[in-house]
Amino acid sequence: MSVILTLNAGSSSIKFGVHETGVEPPLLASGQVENLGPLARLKVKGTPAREIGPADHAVALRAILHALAPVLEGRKVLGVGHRIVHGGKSFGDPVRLTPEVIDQLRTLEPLAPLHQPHNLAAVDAARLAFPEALQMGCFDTAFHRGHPFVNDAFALPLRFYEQGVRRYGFHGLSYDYITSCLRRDWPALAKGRVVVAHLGNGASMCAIKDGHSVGSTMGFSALDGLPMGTRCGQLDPGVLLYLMAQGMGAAEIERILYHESGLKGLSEISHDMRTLLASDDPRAAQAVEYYVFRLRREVGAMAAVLGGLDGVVFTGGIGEHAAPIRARVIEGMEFLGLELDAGANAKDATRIGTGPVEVLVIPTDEERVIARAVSKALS
Ligand SMILES: Nc1ncnc2c1ncn2[C@@H]1O[C@H](COP(=O)(O)OP(=O)(O)O)[C@@H](O)[C@H]1O
Ligand SMILES: CC(=O)OP(=O)(O)O
Ligand SMILES: [Mg+2]
Repeated sequence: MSVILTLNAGSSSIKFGVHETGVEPPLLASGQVENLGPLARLKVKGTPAREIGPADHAVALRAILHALAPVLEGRKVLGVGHRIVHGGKSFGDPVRLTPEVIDQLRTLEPLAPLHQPHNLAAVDAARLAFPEALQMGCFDTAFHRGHPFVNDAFALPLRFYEQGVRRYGFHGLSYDYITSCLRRDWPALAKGRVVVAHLGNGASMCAIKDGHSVGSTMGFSALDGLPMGTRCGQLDPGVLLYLMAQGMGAAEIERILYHESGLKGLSEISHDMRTLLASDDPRAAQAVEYYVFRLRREVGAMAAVLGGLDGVVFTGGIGEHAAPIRARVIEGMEFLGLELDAGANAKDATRIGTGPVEVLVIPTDEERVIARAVSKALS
């Protein structure tokens, strides 16, 4: 039997799937290595999670290929689909990853240092492991390509826009998946005005109107907008000037903004929402309060971009599992038509709102969007 392998290298995890080929490719195996760092865990769906010790993206990928060996035994991998975080100006639809395309994508590494190098390392590893397979790249920026100029530009001299200094927006595979779920299960809502909050280790919010992105909190890089596990989110550019005037170089500033900020930076405890919610340290509480405050602010902004609201969808690790965060985002938002069903929320139910505006929790599945694209390319 022939199969498709999907690889989704995020900032804190590598998620994977083995799919059959077909229009809606059935899933044979899936899982992730999560918590990349000193205490990484391998979870293969249907088996208990296992600590694999210190693991970066490369170690995690080897562990995944090893764990998948029994599943792939006697099956031919026809295609490997990769999440590629940055497609820049030139890439939108899924593309075949030829050496020329890979070279072009490498030039975007400085724009997404937490992702792009790992995405492309996975491509290299997959080409070695499955030399005959079709390698396809699916872009996190694609879903936002059609968003309007006002959400695409910065108010810098226009020549920078021409050079590609734009608000690309990310988490597009996730927004694509959520949009496909809405079309299938909530067709009226799918035609309406929806804010999707993708809250994982990285986090963004997208304003979606009739299935299309019209606004996103993330911009040129995956730093802007909401605060994240270790990333700062929206920042006054004057802060960067101040750091530079203090003598800091680009590499040091990059380390602070990508690795030492966000929940981790504010709490000085952890990037992980689970740890912060379980902590009684006031710094943890303060970091969570900041996180919630910024989320609420952006829900308001996205509702304004949409000219009203028909639904809010929570997804990503925090969006799917952190009931207290969802509650604190929705509480007191009756003025927007949002009311929480506390019981349903505590159970991570799909439908957690009781007000006129639908509030949903939908687990995302970026791998499925990738598998669909590879399957389509193969047929
Ligand atoms: N049960 C939970 N409660 C609160 N937060 C959680 C829970 N499970 C996962 N998370 C959060 O989700 C994050 C991982 O989200 P995920 O979307 O898988 O990450 P990635 O950005 O790497 O794709 C973790 O860092 C943690 O903060
Ligand atoms: C773009 C981005 O931040 O991705 P992730 O949430 O997977 O780190
Ligand atoms: Mg992710």
